[in-house]
Parts: sequence; C-alpha cells; structure tokens
Amino acid sequence: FEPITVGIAIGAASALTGYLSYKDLYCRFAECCRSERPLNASALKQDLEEKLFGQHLATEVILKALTGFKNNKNPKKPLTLSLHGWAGTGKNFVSQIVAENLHPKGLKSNFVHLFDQLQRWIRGNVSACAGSVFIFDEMDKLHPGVIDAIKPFLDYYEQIDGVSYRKAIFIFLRKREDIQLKDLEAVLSVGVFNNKHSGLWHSGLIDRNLIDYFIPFLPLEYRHVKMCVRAEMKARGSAIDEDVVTRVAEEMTFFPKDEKIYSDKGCKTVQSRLDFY
Ligand SMILES: Nc1ncnc2c1ncn2[C@@H]1O[C@H](COP(=O)(O)OP(=O)(O)OP(=O)(O)O)[C@@H](O)[C@H]1O
Repeated sequence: FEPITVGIAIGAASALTGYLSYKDLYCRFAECCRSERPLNASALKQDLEEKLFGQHLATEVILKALTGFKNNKNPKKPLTLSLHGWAGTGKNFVSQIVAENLHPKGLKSNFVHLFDQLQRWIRGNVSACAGSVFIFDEMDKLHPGVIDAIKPFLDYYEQIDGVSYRKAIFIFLRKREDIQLKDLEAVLSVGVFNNKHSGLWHSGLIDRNLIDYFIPFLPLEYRHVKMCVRAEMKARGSAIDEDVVTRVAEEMTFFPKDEKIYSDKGCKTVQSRLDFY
C-alpha cells in the first residue's frame, strides 16, 4: 500500500466508523511496530503443542519465558534465550513460531531479524579464498548468538551450500587466557552450559546472567521423525501414506549405533527425502 492510498482509505474508514483511532486503522493496512501488544499465550501454547514434536522441555520453558517477559511492562533487560541441541531438532523452527506469535508476518516481518549477515560475510570470503583466516577478538564479550552463527563453519562438514570451509582458519582471542580446544568443544556440545569449565561460563555470559534461559533441545526419536514426515505430507496437501512415512523414517540414520534410538539429523532431511516419493 502506498501511504496516500492508505491515508485515503483511513480517512474514509474513519469517517465511517468514527471511533477507531488513526493508529488502529493504519495498522490494519500496514505493518506496525506494536511492542506493547499483548502476547496471545494460548495461541502460542497451541502452536507449540501442535507443531513442535518431542520437545516438552523447550515448549514449557519458552512459554514461561515469553509470557513472563511480555507481561512485564517495564523489563530491565532484553529477553535472551539460548537454544541448544542436536541438528534438526527444531531450534530454527521454534524461533519461527515465536517470531510469528509476536509479529504475524513472522520471518517476513520488518521487525524480525535473522542474524545471518556474519555468515554471509564469512561465506563470501571463503568462496573468494578457501584459506582465509578469520580472527575474532574479544570472544569473551561476544554474544553466544554470534558463536552460534559461526558454529556450522567450524564443524566437520564437507561443504555447506557448495562452499568448503575446511581450509579456512578461525582464531579466537580471549582477554584472560587462550581458548582451549575443550572450550570450543563445550560450545559445540549439548548440556554443558551449567558446567563451570565450559567456554560460555568462562566468557562471563553465564556469570553475568546475560542469558535468561538455556533451552535444551532433545534428540528426536523414530516416532518423532514419523510425525515430521506426516506434518510435511500434510503441508504439501498430500494424503498421509503410512507406507511412505515408514520408508522415509527408516532411511534416516539413528544413534547409538546398536540401540538406534535417536535420529542423527533430527527431522532435518525429511523434506528432501520426501521429494523422492
Ligand atoms: N521438534 C520438531 N518438531 C517438528 N518439526 C521439526 C522438529 N525439529 C525439526 N523439525 C522440522 O525439521 C526442519 C529442520 O529443523 P530446524 O532447522 O529447526 O533444526 P535446528 O535444530 O535449527 O538444526 P541446526 O542446529 O542444524 O540448525 C524444520 O523446519 C521442521 O520442519
């Protein structure tokens, strides 16, 4: 909508209704920043319960954290959530659900920002020169979101979207002591956030209570993978074929090697696998 069109529409509508404020009407046509808009907690609850599988802990903590935060008219600090857990277990997915419940346009909203510039910048540099060296100063002051954003580049991946990061060098500088391999390991693994030897603890982020909630994402089981396949079929408008559901789920790899309980990649490759059926 152009401002003039919106203006005319609002003028006409105001004349008709008489009692709606200019802002109320304007916001029906254009996206408004309405930080004070109350959160519809039951809608969020329903969304999480219906769409997010196998993550009862995350559902509970996220619901509590968000309702508490939005009910506080005068918060002393921003809300910081640290989501951690295996690949494909719903961390990005839940961020989207949260975003949509705060700003209806979700990731497309002007008020939701996906922090991916740093990733793009690293990708650009490594594409130009595989042996690029990146030096991160003052690691101790970095928000874990930044660590999270670069984490995939430090992992054992052959390629990410066609770019190999294996020849790049990442150097992390910290004020007090040199970062050790075990610190990095701690950042990359799960459930170590309350461990005083972890990198995040040493970075002062936990010590200074900058992270409000550490939200663990549990590995997904075979039955959760099946739920993801069904949800994806439904989203594509196809009928649920239990035969295909089982076949897709059985194509996934599970750990531990003998017991085969948890899916290695959560639900991550379900969508692409489903393309073959
Ligand atoms: N717990 C879940 N419940 C429902 N769907 C899920 C769940 N986990 C993953 N999915 C599905 O798999 C897709 C990929 O998951 P998502 O990107 O959220 O994983 P992630 O935890 O952010 O992984 P990574 O750490 O590798 O980025 C989601 O878009 C969603 O469709």
